[in-house]
Amino acid sequence: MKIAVIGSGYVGLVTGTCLAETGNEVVCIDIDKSKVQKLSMGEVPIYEPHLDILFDRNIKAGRLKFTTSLKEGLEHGEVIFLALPTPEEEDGSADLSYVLGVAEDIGKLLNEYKVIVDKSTVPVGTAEKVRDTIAKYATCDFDVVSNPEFLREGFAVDDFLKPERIVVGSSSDRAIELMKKLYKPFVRSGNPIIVMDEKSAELTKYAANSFLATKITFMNEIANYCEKVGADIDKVRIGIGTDSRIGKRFLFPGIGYGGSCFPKDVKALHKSGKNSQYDFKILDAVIRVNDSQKIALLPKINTYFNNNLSNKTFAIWGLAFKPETDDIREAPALYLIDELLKEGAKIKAFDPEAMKNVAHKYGDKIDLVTTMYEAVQNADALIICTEWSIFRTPDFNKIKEGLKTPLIFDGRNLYDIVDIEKEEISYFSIGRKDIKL
Ligand SMILES: NC(=O)C1=CN([C@@H]2O[C@H](COP(=O)(O)OP(=O)(O)OC[C@H]3O[C@@H](n4cnc5c(N)ncnc54)[C@H](O)[C@@H]3O)[C@@H](O)[C@H]2O)C=CC1
Ligand SMILES: O=C(O)[C@H]1O[C@H](OP(=O)(O)OP(=O)(O)OC[C@H]2O[C@@H](n3ccc(=O)[nH]c3=O)[C@H](O)[C@@H]2O)[C@H](O)[C@@H](O)[C@@H]1O
Repeated sequence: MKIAVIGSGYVGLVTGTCLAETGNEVVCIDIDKSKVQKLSMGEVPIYEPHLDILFDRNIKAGRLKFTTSLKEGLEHGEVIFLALPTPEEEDGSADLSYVLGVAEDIGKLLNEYKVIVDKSTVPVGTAEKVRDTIAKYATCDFDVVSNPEFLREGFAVDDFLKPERIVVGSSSDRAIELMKKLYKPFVRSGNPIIVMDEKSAELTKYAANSFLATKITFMNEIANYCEKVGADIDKVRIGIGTDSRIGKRFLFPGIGYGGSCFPKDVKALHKSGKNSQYDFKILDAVIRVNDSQKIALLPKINTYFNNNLSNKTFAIWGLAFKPETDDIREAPALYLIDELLKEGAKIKAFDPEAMKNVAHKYGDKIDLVTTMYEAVQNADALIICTEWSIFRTPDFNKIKEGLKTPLIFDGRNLYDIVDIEKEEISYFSIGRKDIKL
């Protein structure tokens, strides 16, 4: 099939590449000239495991092309994906200007039947708005489909190639058939393509992200309570996760959820509720709890240093919002760094992939170092913010040799309490007992 993907970011590039992998001819369109230039030269501009292999293969096979011209992309594709940003507005709602702006441009160019597929995360009713916007200008028949994306950064290729489900929201049989044909290679294992109306598809995406964010937040509250009463969140987590109705996944407490989607999507659903005179009390609580959780280590750090952080140096391991990505959008590490800087502390930070993005944000306000052990040299404490694998089994002797005193604040509970007790390090984590030397 001939496919066009508008927006070549995390979702658009993965979508385009994976659709090319199953033999489709794909043209990806992006407004960012330098991005298109890089992509056309065979360079993947984001860190996403395994994407480069598929990307190279499909470029070489001539199935994956890039352009800044919407007209060229539209003429090529019979199915047109929208993978455009839907960032947070100041009042929490989703900014639809990218999606509706492109819809208007599409309308002006459309002169034969196409299926416009919305992969961006958008509030209920957006498919209708996209349809109306295109219809104002279009001189031919077309269909609009809501096809939310559930991939995770860091596992994006695997999630796209082997999705647990594909949701297709449409009221057009013609469009549904086309979508089923396109996605058939991805559901060979028997996972379903779930067809529903557009509004339900749009809400499915927000409900999924908000449910997961709520699950994490609930565990963070239980972890905070564990600290008050001397229980151990690791044990509670295993205790409840073995109940198949609860499940083992997404029960890991820490310094809050971040990323480009959970924070904005929870807020957008909350705001959409308000617009329809519905008060999502649970989401209101999730937003507030997560805001404070992002800096949950700060009181522990302040207590240890008697509220005097000025001129203390902290080594930070992990800047990305989670491992296996270079994405720092809404990363809890950055919230904590901002607070530490406000209190006069110095920061030496290391992340395996995200340092380039962080350098743009902080300039010379923090030191970015090239190895995890360089970060701890002469630091007053080590703070762990992201659970990269490389931090899981460190050389504790090197950490102790580097730090002024053996002291770790762990925002991701990387080490077993029993193991770390043997290391003679003061250790403070989330929802577990403190180890004080
Ligand atoms: N990042 C993720 O893991 C996931 C994101 N989503 C949703 O997918 C959507 C896209 O997200 P990302 O890919 O992360 O965003 P992104 O910011 O990485 O990529 C968006 C791309 O669109 C381009 N763009 C902006 N305006 C354009 C225009 N007028 N014409 C052509 N290109 C244009 C930008 O230059 C950028 O390359 C959002 O709604 C997001 O909520 C959904 C599932 C997963
Ligand atoms: O809409 C999106 O963009 C995507 O958002 C999330 O994917 P992603 O943001 O890439 O990352 P997750 O693995 O879900 O983690 C999100 C945040 O929750 C945190 N988290 C996750 C799991 C957990 O047990 N505890 C926890 O604190 C992570 O550290 C991270 O900050 C969803 O998992 C995807 O299904 C969805 O498509």
